[in-house]
Amino acid sequence: MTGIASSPPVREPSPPAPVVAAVDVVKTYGRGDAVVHALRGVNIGFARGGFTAIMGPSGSGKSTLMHCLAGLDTVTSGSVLLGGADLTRLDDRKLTLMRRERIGFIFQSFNLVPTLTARQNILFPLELAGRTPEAPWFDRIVDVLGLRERLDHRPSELSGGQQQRVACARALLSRPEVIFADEPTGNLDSVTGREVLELLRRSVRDLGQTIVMVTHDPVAAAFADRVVFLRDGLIVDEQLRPTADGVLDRLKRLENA
Ligand SMILES: Nc1ncnc2c1ncn2[C@@H]1O[C@H](COP(=O)(O)OP(=O)(O)OP(=O)(O)O)[C@@H](O)[C@H]1O
Repeated sequence: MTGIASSPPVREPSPPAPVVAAVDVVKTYGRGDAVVHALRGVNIGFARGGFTAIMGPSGSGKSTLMHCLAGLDTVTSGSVLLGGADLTRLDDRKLTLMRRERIGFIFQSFNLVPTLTARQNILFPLELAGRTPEAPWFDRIVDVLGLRERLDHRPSELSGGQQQRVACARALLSRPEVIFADEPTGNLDSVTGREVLELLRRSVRDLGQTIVMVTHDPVAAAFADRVVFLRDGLIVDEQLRPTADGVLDRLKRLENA
């Protein structure tokens, strides 16, 4: 006996379970000579309250990955986990409910209903799901996104940036587990695009929202806290606290590899 007691092993706190995760996701289109291996075994998790950008050269699999994560496309093999469920094992009805209630979407083309006002567009999906919007939450989102003065306007009476803000409010209102944003600033000029990205950032910081965004734009990606890089259907790198220059540099090397 030396008299020196060995200290108990220090347990590292385990990282929180991701809100959404892809596990060994493979996606193959076509067959025979026309086969395309869009995703070749992707493993990735997205932590709650994180803002992640997905980047990569054209054809690297960004949209395919996002569609598989959002249950908009089927996987060839592997699993997509969202809030404890495996999306790849749900029937169509359950998948539709899952998308409606637990996932928010923001598209490049806004996808607003032209005949409805901004307020009606924001409320529409929740009402479709038979849920009553919480008035304080609605007010908070409208104020965070600066839409108070525009609620009674139709999309044609709004600028592109305002339309995208309405789409952001619509996505945030149901408090989804995750929002998938597909080139959300692709149709906006750079100043307006920046405003929308600031709002997405703020919804992560102030509202605790989890966001996964596909973008081609290194400046947009630099608003995220993490950028993951895809090439040929595989995740090949990631950057934390990205800068636009760092992302551009990594992207150039991927494109020339
Ligand atoms: N429905 C489909 N049928 C056949 N091939 C497809 C289909 N959708 C995508 N692909 C192929 O899968 C690969 C990945 O496509 P994907 O659209 O995911 O790439 P991406 O990185 O989003 O590209 P981009 O930056 O050009 O939008 C590409 O080779 C593409 O041609």
